[in-house]
Amino acid sequence: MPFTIAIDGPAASGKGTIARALARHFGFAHLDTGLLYRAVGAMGGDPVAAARALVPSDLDRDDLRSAEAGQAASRVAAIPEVRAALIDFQRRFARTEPGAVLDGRDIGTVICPEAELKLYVTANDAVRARRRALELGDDEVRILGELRERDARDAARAVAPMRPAKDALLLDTSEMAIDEAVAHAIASAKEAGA
Ligand SMILES: Nc1ncnc2c1ncn2[C@@H]1O[C@H](COP(=O)(O)OP(=O)(O)O)[C@@H](O)[C@H]1O
Ligand SMILES: Nc1ccn([C@@H]2O[C@H](COP(=O)(O)OP(=O)(O)O)[C@@H](O)[C@H]2O)c(=O)n1
Repeated sequence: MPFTIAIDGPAASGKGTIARALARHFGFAHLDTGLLYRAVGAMGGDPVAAARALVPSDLDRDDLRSAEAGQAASRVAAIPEVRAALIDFQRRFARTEPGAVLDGRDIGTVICPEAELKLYVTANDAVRARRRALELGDDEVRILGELRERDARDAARAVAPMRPAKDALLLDTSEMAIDEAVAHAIASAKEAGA
């Protein structure tokens, strides 16, 4: 049986950074599930048809990391048929041997409720905006507004809203350097049997 790690949390909280480091440390596969929604949003046209036709190479587009792509992702992510079309791919990925790390919004609650480890990664709004603004070379105030709008939409939607699974471990990285946050996550994974 593969070891599955589910990582959820709001925008720019550090999910991807932690997920990549965990995958590297344990030799697991990693899937940034946000890229699925970003790719669907970027395709334009009918999002349900785009989600049904999505192929892995669509995730390689180089325009998926922008704030605009994030907004488009969060709009298509509220459509139940879009989410349904992406479930099988994610669940299949989660069964990769010897293990898989998936990060997103609904991994611990909907995609992999049986995951061996569930982490819910947070950081305060100002810290998240600063980190993402640095990453994108964008304006911090504009990014703060964008993150808040997206978080509100992601938390309020009817299907698979962003929220911690009941048995998720909370990791607040507001005051942590990357190394420290990663060390906490590795320790939690070892405790869970990775
Ligand atoms: N603990 C941390 N301290 C400082 N910067 C961080 C930390 N965690 C992540 N970052 C940086 O913040 C940005 C957003 O992190 P990322 O892992 O992409 O977040 P998410 O996947 O939750 O959107 C990246 O530029 C990353 O290098
Ligand atoms: N499992 C997931 C992953 C992302 N998403 C949506 O996709 C958007 C982009 O996700 P992301 O993880 O790439 O965003 P960041 O946290 O990296 O900013 C989110 O705002 C959600 O609306 C989702 O609904 N479910």
